[in-house]
Amino acid sequence: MQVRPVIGIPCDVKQIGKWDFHAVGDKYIQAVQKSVGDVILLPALADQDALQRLLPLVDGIFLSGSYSNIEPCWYGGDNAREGTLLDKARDHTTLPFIRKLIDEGIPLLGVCRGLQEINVALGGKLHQYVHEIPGFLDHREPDNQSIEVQYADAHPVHLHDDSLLMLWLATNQQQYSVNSLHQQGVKTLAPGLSIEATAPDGLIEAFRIDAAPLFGYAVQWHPEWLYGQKPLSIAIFKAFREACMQYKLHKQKESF
Ligand SMILES: N[C@@H](CCC(=O)O)C(=O)O
Ligand SMILES: NCCCC(=O)O
Repeated sequence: MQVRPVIGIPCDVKQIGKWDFHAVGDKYIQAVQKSVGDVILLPALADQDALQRLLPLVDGIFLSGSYSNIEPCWYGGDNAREGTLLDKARDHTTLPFIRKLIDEGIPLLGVCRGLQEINVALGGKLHQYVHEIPGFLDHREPDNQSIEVQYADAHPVHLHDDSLLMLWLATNQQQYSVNSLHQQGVKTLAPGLSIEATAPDGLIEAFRIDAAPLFGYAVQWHPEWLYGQKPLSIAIFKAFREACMQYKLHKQKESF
């Protein structure tokens, strides 16, 4: 039987009717299951003891994107405007968990909200409405358009000279187009994070976690979309998979 890493994905909590549901978007599950390893969904119970007990089961953690925003109190931001979609359960699950993951050396990949969570968890701050700031692009997806239009490439990103991504791509091409479906973005980068890519307006689009021994990476765009076709997605998920396999083998050696 093929040996595959196990990848934990913390859930969002969404209200459907009278009830709360713990859920992860299918496109994340498909991309991780097909490109990285076997997915297990982690309920957003905000129970750090339970997460600690589950950690031995996983070889990597994937923080997905979400329509919800991180509650601004986590980074000293102004109160969220009336009607902002928040997900306090997810905040209380992932934000305290992230530093633990890095300390334990567990490979960690964040996408969009996941990037924002890593930045906030390590002490960074967010712009809540990037499109309202003079000089910044509007990074939101176009309203009332098909999914294909909304997840289409929207702007270039510039890979930094020392970026891991250029290493993974094994190329000296530094400009790529990515999709863009977010209204928030990095305002101050947390200590211990290094910029990997930026948008034309200077907004940080990817960073690496310096202290992560095997893999700590996050992107503001959505690599799960057409994950098997986009060179950036293929490179990111391949590097994540290899790191998770390395972590799995390391754990097996330690346990004998
Ligand atoms: N809701 C956050 C994250 C978006 C996402 O994860 O797709 C934002 O708009 O910036
Ligand atoms: N910014 C909305 C996109 C959410 C998602 O693709 O999960």
